[in-house]
Amino acid sequence: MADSAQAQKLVYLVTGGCGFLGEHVVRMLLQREPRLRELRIFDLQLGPWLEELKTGPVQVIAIKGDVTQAHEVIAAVAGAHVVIHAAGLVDVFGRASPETIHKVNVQGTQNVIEACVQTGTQFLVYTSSMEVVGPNVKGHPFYRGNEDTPYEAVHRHPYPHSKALAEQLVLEANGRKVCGGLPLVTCALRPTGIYGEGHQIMRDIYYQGLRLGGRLFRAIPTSVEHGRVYVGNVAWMHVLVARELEQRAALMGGQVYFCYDKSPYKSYEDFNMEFLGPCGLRLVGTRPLLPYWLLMLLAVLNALLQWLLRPLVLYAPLLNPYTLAVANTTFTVSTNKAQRHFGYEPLFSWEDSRTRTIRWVQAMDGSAQ
Ligand SMILES: NC(=O)C1=CN([C@@H]2O[C@H](COP(=O)(O)OP(=O)(O)OC[C@H]3O[C@@H](n4cnc5c(N)ncnc54)[C@H](O)[C@@H]3O)[C@@H](O)[C@H]2O)C=CC1
Ligand SMILES: CC(C)CCC[C@@H](C)[C@H]1CC[C@H]2[C@@H]3[C@H](O)CC4=CC(=O)CC[C@]4(C)[C@H]3CC[C@]12C
Repeated sequence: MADSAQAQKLVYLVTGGCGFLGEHVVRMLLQREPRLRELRIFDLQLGPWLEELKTGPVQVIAIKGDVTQAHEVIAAVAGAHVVIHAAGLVDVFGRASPETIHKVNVQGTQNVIEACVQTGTQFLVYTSSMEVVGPNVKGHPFYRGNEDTPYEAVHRHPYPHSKALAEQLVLEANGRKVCGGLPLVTCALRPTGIYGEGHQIMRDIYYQGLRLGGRLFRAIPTSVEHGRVYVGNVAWMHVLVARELEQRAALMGGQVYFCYDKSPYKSYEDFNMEFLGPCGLRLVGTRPLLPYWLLMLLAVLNALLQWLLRPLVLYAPLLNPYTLAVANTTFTVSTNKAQRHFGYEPLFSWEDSRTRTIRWVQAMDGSAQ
């Protein structure tokens, strides 16, 4: 008992800890980080599920705050050993303005870095994205690439642009002296498309399928592969990186790691059917029902409608020119850098990840469409 009390000495802060990924990171830390004494969860919106965590041996502190407010970030970071910065505005549908996306994702990240420097927090893990690399606007495939694969990254959309700028800030901050004189150690994790329990887009697509009488209509050729990774494995990677950053600072500091696991390479739609199929949905067509040019026309019309309706109502459908381009361009990773640098192995097999995700979809209320 005395030993475990002594071992429990670390204070972690997870920004965005109430989001889809953040919740999994929080739960994973509580399950798999025995050195944890205090866990701070910082988010704009706090989830009611946090209450149940407050009764365990680790002190869980929920902080309602905004990463764009430097003073709030400093107060949350002060005294933390490790910061996992997962907060972000994930918007590729035109819900938020480019300025807001920049403010949250870039200025928010700068605030986190400065807070670490000012308060003497030495370890910072940033949740980046595959989108900092691509797909690019030219539709170049990134096929089974790794962290060193050359690729022409061109960002025209505010979300990937903001993630790329933020990642650069984090990597450049590696080695800066924090208060007390020690060096800041940073690294960035780049998940591909995350799936699993709590995934909002999967939920939306499921309800869309129910509304269409249990059918979805194929829009993307089966040959276009899209990288996906299970949320539990992404969370596990965050926990491992945070744990190993101190011991392996020279190796890991300033590095980027794609998040990967054993999820199969498939098109975005075929992959979703791994979960939606067993829940009663059917993907109609072995080929896209509409030609690409027509889909692009619809996507452009959606963008136009969004612009026209903006003064009256927010119109933000899944299909727009950017989402179509991403879904329609092969982007898959094949790497073992995380295994080589910090011993990462996926915690969940593909079968587990699939089963867990199916159970989650099955538990959704079919009438809540
Ligand atoms: N969902 C995906 O497929 C992928 C996500 N990512 C990255 O993972 C991170 C988490 O994403 P998700 O969990 O999917 O999104 P999410 O939207 O579910 O979670 C983001 C969390 O950040 C919080 N947040 C937003 N603005 C904030 C602010 N100003 N101050 C404090 N908290 C704020 C939100 O309230 C939310 O709880 C993001 O940084 C995202 O860029 C990276 C690759 C893929
Ligand atoms: C109706 C269309 C033809 C299909 C729509 C699917 C799209 C909504 C999604 C296809 C690819 C997704 C993106 C991809 O997984 C990479 C991402 C990484 C992130 O960091 C954030 C989310 C996203 C941009 C993700 C968003 C939905 C898609 C565009």
